[in-house]
Amino acid sequence: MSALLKVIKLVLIEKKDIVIAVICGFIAGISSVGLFAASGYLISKSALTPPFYTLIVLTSTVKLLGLVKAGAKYGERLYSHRATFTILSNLRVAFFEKLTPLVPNVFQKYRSGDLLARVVGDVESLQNFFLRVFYPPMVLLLVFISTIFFASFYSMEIAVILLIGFLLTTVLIPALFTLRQVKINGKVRNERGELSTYITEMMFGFRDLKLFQQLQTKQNHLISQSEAYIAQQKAKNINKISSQSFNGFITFVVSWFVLAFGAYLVTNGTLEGIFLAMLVMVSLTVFEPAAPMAVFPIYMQESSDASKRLYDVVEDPDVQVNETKATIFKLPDNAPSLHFKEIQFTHQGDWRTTIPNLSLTIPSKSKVAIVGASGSGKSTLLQIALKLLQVQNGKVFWDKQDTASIAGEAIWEQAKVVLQENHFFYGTIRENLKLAGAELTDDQLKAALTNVNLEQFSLDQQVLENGENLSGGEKQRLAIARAFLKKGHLWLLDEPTSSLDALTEQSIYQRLFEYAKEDTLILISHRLQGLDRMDLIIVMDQGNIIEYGSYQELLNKEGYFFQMKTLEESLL
Ligand SMILES: Nc1ncnc2c1ncn2[C@@H]1O[C@H](COP(=O)(O)OP(=O)(O)OP(=O)(O)O)[C@@H](O)[C@H]1O
Repeated sequence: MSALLKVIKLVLIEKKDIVIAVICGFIAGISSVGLFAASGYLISKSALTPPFYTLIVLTSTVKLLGLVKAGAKYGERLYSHRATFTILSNLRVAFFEKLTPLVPNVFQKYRSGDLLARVVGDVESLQNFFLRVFYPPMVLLLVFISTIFFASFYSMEIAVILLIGFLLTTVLIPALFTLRQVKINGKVRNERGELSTYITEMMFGFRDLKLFQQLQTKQNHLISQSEAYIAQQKAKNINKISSQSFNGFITFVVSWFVLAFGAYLVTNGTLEGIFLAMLVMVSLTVFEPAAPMAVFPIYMQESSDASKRLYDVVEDPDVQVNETKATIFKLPDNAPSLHFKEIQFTHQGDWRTTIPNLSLTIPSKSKVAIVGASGSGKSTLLQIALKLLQVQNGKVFWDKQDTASIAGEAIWEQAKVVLQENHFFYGTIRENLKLAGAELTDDQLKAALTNVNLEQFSLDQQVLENGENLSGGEKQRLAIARAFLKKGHLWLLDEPTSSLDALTEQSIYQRLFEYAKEDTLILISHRLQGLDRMDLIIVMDQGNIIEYGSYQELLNKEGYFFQMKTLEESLL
């Protein structure tokens, strides 16, 4: 419920449209009741051959009320739908703003398909919250109170029948059907989440599934998952329609009661006969806005569950980033020094400590290589430097500033990063390179392509989703080109050339080191060839620094690095 309160807070931002929608809804509802009341009265009156002007006044009133009803209904629809779309977009933005700081933690607990189902499906289902839960009861209550008040002038008994009908159709029947719906709703949401998760996983792993000939099995599972979802949706809709139909039936019964009881009151002289048709017509129309109330609790439950699912993710304690409030939003435009002071880090949900206790200083403008066995924590260290991961203990300093007080954006602005996996978007080479800066000119982009031996690429060349039409080496070179173009003076390179041949690798490194002469550079590398140009080499094992020094110092030491180097040479 508390999650729904947060949604209500967001809904209330659109106060103006809400108030106009409620007022228009009330005018439409009450003019509809008035229209039918006047027609009922007109029918009875004309049977008594009244003066001509009475008929003229009555028919004009009926026409006028018809016009008012149509106009007000239009206004209600316009403002309520406008408010709904704005509310939905506010919701999406608010959810995204809360979700983005939780990356990458959130991906360690929630699968992307599930998150997609929440962002799309759950936010979408909240459109019913405003349209069917929030404002219709206000309109209904206003119309009913006014109508019952009006009816009580003619007959208290008929006013009581209308009140009973109101309670039956807005409280009792919806409550009965909701009990069934609660069970179905939970299942629909779960099936939708499962289906969406399954589809995304299949999309990502399509090629591997095909190669391992598991596509058919997965497809069969997907179809049965989809059928389960459809079956739950069907059950949900049948329950909804049954509830609405039953509610409609009850409103009809109430009108019969009004007619029968009204006739009895006329025969015993308590009610003037001329008002009977009017009251029956009133009873037929006043329940019109009550019909949607049959599904009110269903949508209420759905909205409450959807908001809970949304806030469950963004408020999940397991994915929270315990960040101290940043006070620095801009870093000086120079090559920084980095200092890791007794840092400790464990990946979420991992039983092993990734980095038990590490201290390291990387001086400004130095060129540092990190080497070591696979899984020794090299990439983790890089992500900590980028503030993509938060250390559990210890501190990281950017020059003399504790990175805890530096905003992530300020660090990313200064960093030229090439990770092991780099993402490429559907579009052109130009668009993908311009990720490094929207202001970059074609000449600058072409120069960057030349720097990575990709001068044959045209800037207009199409890049498919995930860079599907690029080779592994081309992707790496494009990523390096992006780093060349990016502003900043800290290079963080995580095996940037692992897919390149030795010749291309050396020529790119040559240009890169020339270009980065005045910058700080950290390079993670499995290949040891060419590391003699580095100022410092760090050797890591199981999250610890086991050796460090210059290339020559490490070779002279004849330790771990020396063994790695000897092994590499024997394989060449
Ligand atoms: N997202 C994650 N969740 C849990 N554990 C992780 C995660 N990412 C990495 N690890 C674990 O942390 C340890 C260090 O991983 P890391 O990627 O930093 O190693 P690495 O030295 O860069 O390896 P490689 O040379 O293979 O890239 C590994 O044991 C790995 O299994």
